[in-house]
Formats: sequence, structure tokens, C-alpha cells
Amino acid sequence: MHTQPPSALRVEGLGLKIGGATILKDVNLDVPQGSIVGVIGPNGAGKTTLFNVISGLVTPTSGSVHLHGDDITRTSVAARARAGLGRTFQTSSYFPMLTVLENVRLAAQVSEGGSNSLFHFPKRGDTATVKALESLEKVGLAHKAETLAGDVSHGDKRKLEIAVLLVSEASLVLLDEPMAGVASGDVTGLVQNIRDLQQETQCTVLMVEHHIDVLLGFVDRVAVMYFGNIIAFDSPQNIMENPTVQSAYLGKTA
Ligand SMILES: Nc1ncnc2c1ncn2[C@@H]1O[C@H](COP(=O)(O)OP(=O)(O)OP(=O)(O)O)[C@@H](O)[C@H]1O
Repeated sequence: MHTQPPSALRVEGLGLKIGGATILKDVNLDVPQGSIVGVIGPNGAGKTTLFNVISGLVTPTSGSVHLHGDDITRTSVAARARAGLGRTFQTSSYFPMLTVLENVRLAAQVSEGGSNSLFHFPKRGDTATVKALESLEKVGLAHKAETLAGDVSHGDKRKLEIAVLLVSEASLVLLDEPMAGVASGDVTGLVQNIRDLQQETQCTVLMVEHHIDVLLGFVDRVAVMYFGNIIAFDSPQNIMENPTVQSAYLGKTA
């Protein structure tokens, strides 16, 4: 008998009102552990806001968020991170004045429960440094280890974020537009990095992406957001054939 993997993330009846505006409206989503899920939708549909609520930056007005079965709706961003939630942002999240290696080493130190101080200088060969170098190797960034993070290309910054997630060992990873601004020649490599991250850490990935053609080619399921709601959650094949999605999102008449 085939049993469904347990939920990594379950969102129930999520609503968010700001002033008079309804930003999220009764959002429901159940993401199986170990899957890669794409979130698509027109500008302003509420994709980033949904990520903000899941990661704890924004408190919903109604509904709940469950991480591996635990209700985290009211827990802090830091507590969610400790519980295994990792995230990247639309604008890159790294320390530009630290080297690529220092950025990843810092994340490795924190994930080992060690110091998050920039003034804690680890020695070459200590566990955090070894882990950081290994993860840079995996994403193909080892040759830039000593370069300042602020000086590497946009595509390399995205790889750096994946390397940070690798050492963080997050069990649920939210990626907000990982392909944005990445040169077309780097997209295939980045897709492979995301696949490797999932395989290596067995994490669950939820990613917002506007490059729909790329997304549909490698995710397990797609959630379509429209005016603050999820109007479809299905396989890429079924999403492409869904008349509601075509008329609502892709601008075609059903
Ligand atoms: N703090 C806020 N106050 C008022 N309105 C907000 C706030 N945050 C988001 N919104 C509005 O909520 C809607 C959803 O925004 P959000 O950024 O989540 O959309 P999105 O789907 O991520 O769009 P994009 O694809 O352009 O990034 C938008 O109309 C936005 O203006």
C-alpha cells in the first residue's frame, strides 16, 4: 500500500488583512515532506506575503501554520529557524563585506549551536570551516571562497545562498525567486543546485518563481496564487492543462 509522506508544511485557512485590504484569503496548502513545490501567480497575488507569514515576519489575522505537525503560527522567526525553517529573499541575503567562505562558515557555526559572532575566528580545519568548504564545492563556488560576497556575480550570490542552506540543514526551505536576475547560462546550474540541496539534506522546498517554463520542468507540484488565494495545487502537467489557471493566470480564455 502506498502511504502519503507526512506534511512538512500545512497551512490552514490563512488570512491576512491590512487596513481595509485583504492580502491573503483563506489559503490552504499541504506540502508533503521531501517535495519541491513551485508557487506561481501574477504580481501582487500574495506569494511573498505567504512566505512572510510562513517564516514569521508577518502575523496572520486568521488561520494557522504547521511545521512537521507543530503549530508555529505564533512562534518567533528565530524559533522557526531553530525548528528547521530556512529562507532566501527576493533581494539577496548575505553579508557583502565578508568573504564567500566566511558567510557559509558563519551559518555552519550557528547550525552547530556555536558562536554567531563575526569576531569568532575559526581555524582552517575546524568543523565549521570544513563543512563550509564542502558545501561551496558542491555548489561550484569553491574557487570564489576568498572573494568578498558583495563582489561575486548575481548567479554566484544565489549559489552562495544555497551553500548557506546546505550547511544550515534546514528541513523546510523557502526560496523567493532564486532565478531572478540570474544569467540564462547559469539557470541550469542553479536548478541542479536546488535539486542537489533537496537530495542531500532531504529537505522540502517551496519556491516562488516567475520563470514558469523552468519551474514546471523540475518541481513536483505547483501552487497557483491569485488575488490572495491558492486557486490550484497540482502536478505541473495538470496545472498547464487547468482551464481555471489558464484563464486566471496565463491570460488565456478557458
Ligand atoms: N505591509 C503591507 N501593507 C499593505 N499592503 C501590502 C503589504 N504587504 C503586501 N501588500 C500588498 O499585498 C499584495 C500582495 O503582495 P506580495 O508582495 O505578497 O505579492 P507577490 O505575489 O509576491 O508579488 P510579486 O510577484 O510582484 O513579488 C500586493 O498588492 C501588495 O501591495
